[in-house]
Amino acid sequence: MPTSMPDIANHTTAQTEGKLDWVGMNNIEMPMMVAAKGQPEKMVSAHIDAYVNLKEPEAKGIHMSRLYLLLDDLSNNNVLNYQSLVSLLDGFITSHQELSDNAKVQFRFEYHLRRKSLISGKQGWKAYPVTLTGNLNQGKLEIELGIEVRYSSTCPCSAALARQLIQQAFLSKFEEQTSVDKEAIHEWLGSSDGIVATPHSQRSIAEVKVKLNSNVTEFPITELVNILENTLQTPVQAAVKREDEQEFARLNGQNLMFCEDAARKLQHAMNQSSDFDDFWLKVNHLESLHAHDAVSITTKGIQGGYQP
Ligand SMILES: Nc1nc2c(ncn2[C@@H]2O[C@H](COP(=O)(O)OP(=O)(O)OP(=O)(O)O)[C@@H](O)[C@H]2O)c(=O)[nH]1
Repeated sequence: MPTSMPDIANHTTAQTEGKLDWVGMNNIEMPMMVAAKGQPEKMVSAHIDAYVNLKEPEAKGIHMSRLYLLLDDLSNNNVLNYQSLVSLLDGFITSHQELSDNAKVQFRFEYHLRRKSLISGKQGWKAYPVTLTGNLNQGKLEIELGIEVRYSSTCPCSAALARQLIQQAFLSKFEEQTSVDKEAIHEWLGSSDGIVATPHSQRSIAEVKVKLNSNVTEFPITELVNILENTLQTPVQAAVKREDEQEFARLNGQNLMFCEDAARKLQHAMNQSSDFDDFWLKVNHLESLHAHDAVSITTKGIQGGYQP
């Protein structure tokens, strides 16, 4: 006589009663086909966190396999887009009817985009760390897109100090001369004796999270990357020929920035976009002058919105 298997989650009650804000699984690894605005569908390797709340204080536990199987179905039979993310959250709650009324899920993955070179017309791949997070709390839906963009930041203070040294070198080199010998100056400027000092610059990271507003129907990953990179002006490059590298040097010279400058430029740009109800951003300059980083954090600053 086959005996039925014990079902702890269904047939026993909590050792200690209590409601729980979130119960679920972290770092589930699954391939996902991601559909984003203006891009072909792309397969990514995602790490996923999936949760529901446990609103019944005496219930023993949630049914984790149900959350997992809903994710597995999305992975095998659907693409991850705005609508399927919303449906997944609904499914989490429906599969825990009597236990839960809130659900959240986060997908973390590297998203590859083709990016053009500055001058040469070449193209190359760049990988962007992306997070897609869905929250369904008491029927209120929030979809968040997070992205990291890497760029070069050149210190304005260091640039001013370097210019002063170049001026001093110029005076000591040409102090005897009464007339301007343009050829000699041109040659001197092209030598390492001319540019005797260079400002410090470093690879930097802009980490941005946005709340998508309700009229957004597709994940605006490329749009957000373009806003951030066009605002910063000095994103790290993919394919680089010498003409690209020279243009990159000009852009760095013309876009000197403290971490405060980078944060304010991004803050201004994010406030111009109608796709985002709220934003949180952090710029991190991995200083080549110091062993520590220069950091600035800011938000849109709306009531009940992201906290810095
Ligand atoms: N809720 C909960 N389940 C856990 C935990 N650790 C392991 N599990 C296991 O998660 C497994 C899946 O639970 P369920 O989804 O309820 O599995 P099931 O009873 O076969 O599926 P249903 O028939 O849909 O309820 C069970 O074998 C649990 O023992 C935990 O910390 N909490």
